[in-house]
Order: sequence, then C-alpha cells, then structure tokens
Amino acid sequence: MLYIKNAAQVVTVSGGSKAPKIGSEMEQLNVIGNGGVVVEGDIIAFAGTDQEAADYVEQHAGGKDVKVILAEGKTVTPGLIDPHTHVVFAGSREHELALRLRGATYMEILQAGGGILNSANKTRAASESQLIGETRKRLDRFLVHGVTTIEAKSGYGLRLADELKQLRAARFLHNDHPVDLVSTFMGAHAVPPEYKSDPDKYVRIVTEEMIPAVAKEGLAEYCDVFCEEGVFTPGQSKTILEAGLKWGLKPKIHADEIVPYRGAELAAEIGAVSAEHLLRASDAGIRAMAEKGVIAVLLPGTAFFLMTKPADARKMIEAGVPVALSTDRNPGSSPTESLPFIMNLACLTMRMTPAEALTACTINAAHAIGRADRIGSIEVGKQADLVIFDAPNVEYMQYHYAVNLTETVIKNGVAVILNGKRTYACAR
Ligand SMILES: N=CN[C@@H](CCC(=O)O)C(=O)O
Ligand SMILES: [Zn+2]
Repeated sequence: MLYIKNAAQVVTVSGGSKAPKIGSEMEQLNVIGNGGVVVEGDIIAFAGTDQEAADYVEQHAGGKDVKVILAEGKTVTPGLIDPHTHVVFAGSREHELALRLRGATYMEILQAGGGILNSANKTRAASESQLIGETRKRLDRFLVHGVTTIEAKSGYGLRLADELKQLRAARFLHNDHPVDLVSTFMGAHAVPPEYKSDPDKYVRIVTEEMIPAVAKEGLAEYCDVFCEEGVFTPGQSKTILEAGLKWGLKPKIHADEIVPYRGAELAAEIGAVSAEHLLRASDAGIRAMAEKGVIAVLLPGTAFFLMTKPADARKMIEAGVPVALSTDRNPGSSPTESLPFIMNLACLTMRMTPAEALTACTINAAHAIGRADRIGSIEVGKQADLVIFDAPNVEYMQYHYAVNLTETVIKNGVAVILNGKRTYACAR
C-alpha cells in the first residue's frame, strides 16, 4: 500500500471519464485541499482529505507494509499524458534551427529534401536496437517531466520495412520502459523522394501495403496523415484515413498547420478522433469539430519553436471543442519532452487558464488516445499514475515557468522517480 500524505492540493480532474471536458468543464479540476491518495497495487484505492485517507489506511492496511510519501506543500496530479509525439527516430536536426534563423522556412527545408526527409534517411539507416536506444533516452526525459503515457507515431520510415521497424521499437519500449506508448501509423508523413513525381502511387502503397501489414501485426491503434499544402491533399488524406478505418485504425489528422487547408473540416467529415496543430483552422472547421466532438490537440511548443502564431485555443474552447495539449516531440519542429513547459506556453501564448491547461494534459489527452477509462484523473479504480509537483497549487505550476517542478512520479503504483531521482534501471 502506498499513501501520499497531506498534499496541499490533490487535483483529481475527475468527472470527465465518459466524455472529454468542453467549455467551462475544462476549468473544473475538482481539487481536494489538504488531501491524501492511497494506492493498492497498481490501482488508486482512495482519494480524499488527508484525514479521510489516514482513516482509510488504518482500516485497510491490515498488517500490510504501508509506504508513505509526504507531500506537504505540494500538488498531486494525474500522470501527464502526451497525445501526439513522433518520438521514435534517429539523429537530430539542430542545423535546421540555424537555417530557419537565417530566414529559411520549415516547408522550404522539407521541399529541398531536408526536414522530415532528413530524419527519414537517418531512421532508415538505423537498426531497430539503435532506434530503441535513442528513444529510450527521450522516454526517460518525458518521465522526469511527469509524463506517464504518450502517443507515438511512425512516419520516418516512409517504406514498409522501416515503418514496421519504428512501430516495433515503440511496442518494445511500451513493454520495457515505465512510460506507456500508444502507437499511431503515419506512413503518410511525407512523400518519400522515390515517389516525388507520382505521389498518388505512394498513397496506394500506404493504403494497399502498409496499412494492411501494420494492422495484421497489431502494431498501431490509430492512423494519421500530414494534410498540408505540398504534402498530402485533403483528397489523398481522406483516402488514407478511410483505408485505415477499414483496417480498424482510428483516424487522426495533422490539420491546417502551415496554411488553411480544410483539414479541420475533413476531420469532422470523417469522424476523426482528433485533429492536431490547427494553427490556421477556419471558423467553419472549428464549428464542425465542435459539432462532431473532434478533439483539438494543440501544440504551442511547435508554434513557439517555428516562431509563428499559435492556434486560437480560446476560440476553440468557446466553440465547445474539447482541447488537449501535447509536446509534438519530434526532431524538427518541437524537440522537447517538457509537457509542463507546453502547459506554460498554452497559458502564456494562447491564454488558456492554468486549469484548462491541466485538463488538456490529463483527461482530455486520455480521450485523444482512447484511454480515459483507465488514466487521466485521480479516481478510485483507475491506474495509479500520479505526479507530485513541488508547487503549492496549479496556478503556481503555470507561473513558475520553464522550470521542472516534477518531484515524484508514480507509474502503475510504483515510485519510478522519487524526490527527483530515478528508481528504475534507465539508459543513463
Ligand atoms: N508537421 C508534421 N510533422 C511534425 C514535424 C516532423 C518533423 O519535422 O520531423 C509535426 O507535427 O510538427
Ligand atoms: Zn506531429
């Protein structure tokens, strides 16, 4: 039995397990002041005031060993969830930052054969074990920032064997690392150079060869596509996502990131689980997403790193679109594992409130990856994924920005980071 004792705040984010929180619900964190949480095995057994928690422990411990973690002056939240990453790749692309600072745009770099295609070359050349080693370090960093579950997309293989290699690396790490990974197939991340003159042929390879192979091996739950001018058209994107659906892969879409391209509209039309980026989404697209309950996964770190205006989170929340947040961890447009910093940016650059930002990184993020029945809130019976932040309240977490306040991380009932120190065998 594990007893987190006397926290300044236990921020449960309860009440959203059936449907994502929208509008003013995103503000409702259901905070317990002077709270306690009790974990039995890997499950949350009790959450309430510390007095109630102490009574629960007395009544239920029954001679069992009780490990107590003191949380005085601290804030306890659900484990943070990142619903959009491209974490499995080889190498890095720091030279592109210098190019962009000298005036090149992200899309110009891609169109010249760099960007995603640069990472694809490195990922194709890497062995599965090399990919696992590089990705493991990134997962270690996610964990020290309080992130206990992430979504992970393929899309740096861009040919069958290498897409499968990425997804198998993700599956291996899901079983081998404390962070849980939920996989998405994104063979349609870019058109590889060998199909530059015939992108439709590549679309056919994605739909007729890659999707069936990924589905048959059970390597992904979702299918995603980069629907963007100069990458995949809305028509090609629809074809790919419908092929995914036929094979049981639920649709997600990179939409309206660089230019308005009717991606939000397409997400609503095909009933996507989520549409991601949305920096240039149209008003009609936002309305359509709200009507269909499509989750907006917003990535303010990407706008920050690409030095451009972020998505209009306020408009989306006011329209009733459920909003989630993510790092977008990838080597080109967002090389960070700090989801807490993304929450800071959501407040400081998109005017989300501290409460909305936390909802967006917990229960709404859980819905975006189909896990809201098990994670995303502190409720009895849910998986014991919890974080203790060295902050007296949620507002403080967003105010003391760009600093890692994560102190202790409980994953499946085990303190994998305890007072800032890893307790599991890790890469470094
Ligand atoms: N925009 C497309 N894909 C990624 C970036 C991938 C990369 O640059 O390597 C994103 O979500 O930002
Ligand atoms: Zn992305």
